[in-house]
Amino acid sequence: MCDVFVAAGDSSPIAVEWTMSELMKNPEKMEKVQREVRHFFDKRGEVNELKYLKSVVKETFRLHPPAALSLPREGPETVVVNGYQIPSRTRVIVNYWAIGRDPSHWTQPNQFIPERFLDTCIDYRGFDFQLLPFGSGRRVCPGMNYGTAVVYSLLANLLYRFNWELPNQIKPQDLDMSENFGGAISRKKNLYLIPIPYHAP
Ligand code: HEM
Repeated sequence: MCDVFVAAGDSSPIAVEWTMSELMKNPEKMEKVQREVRHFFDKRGEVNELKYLKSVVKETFRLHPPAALSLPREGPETVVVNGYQIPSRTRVIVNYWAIGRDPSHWTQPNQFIPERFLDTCIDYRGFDFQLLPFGSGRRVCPGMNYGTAVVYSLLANLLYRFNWELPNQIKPQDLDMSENFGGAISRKKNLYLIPIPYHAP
């Protein structure tokens, strides 16, 4: 049980904070996702229909996987992967952060472009190896469904109920996106935003 609490940590809030950061940095994407969220909730749509919001979340997981590295794995047999021989019992740690920014899989890998997910079925559930924020295989994150439900419901509420502004006349392009180094990759500096309540017309 203790392992579950440690692993659950604050991954979902970290993902929400990165998503809001990327949206503040890209006001046109913020406008687009808020238009979608408000349209669906005002018309009492299904959360499943929030296609752009889902792409925004995938793109955030690609650029900012809250857990950058896999848990260590050890193979029982010697294997060759991409020409590299990995002897049996070697401990292997996979860098999910680097995979998400690998230019051989992603065009403009360091740019926040949620649209790249609109016309593909690439997902983060562990079957598409270029996007592994929850890992893959036997040790895939067991909290994935709960974690993503928290991320979606927090974001949908924040985006529906408020418009957001940066304090102290900070310009979107100047928003600091430095990362903390550690088990969970959070923002180095907290994100401070001014909420402005939205009232449905
Ligand atoms: C956005 C939220 C979350 C992210 C991005 C995330 C990500 C990850 C990653 C990358 C791993 C390592 C998988 C691997 O080594 O391949 C992991 C493992 C794990 N996660 Fe999560 N996680 C999240 C939320 C949660 C939640 C909410 C729980 C529990 C309620 C949880 C419980 C666990 C546990 C127990 C493991 C260890 C699994 C094992 O060793 O077999 N996670 N998670």
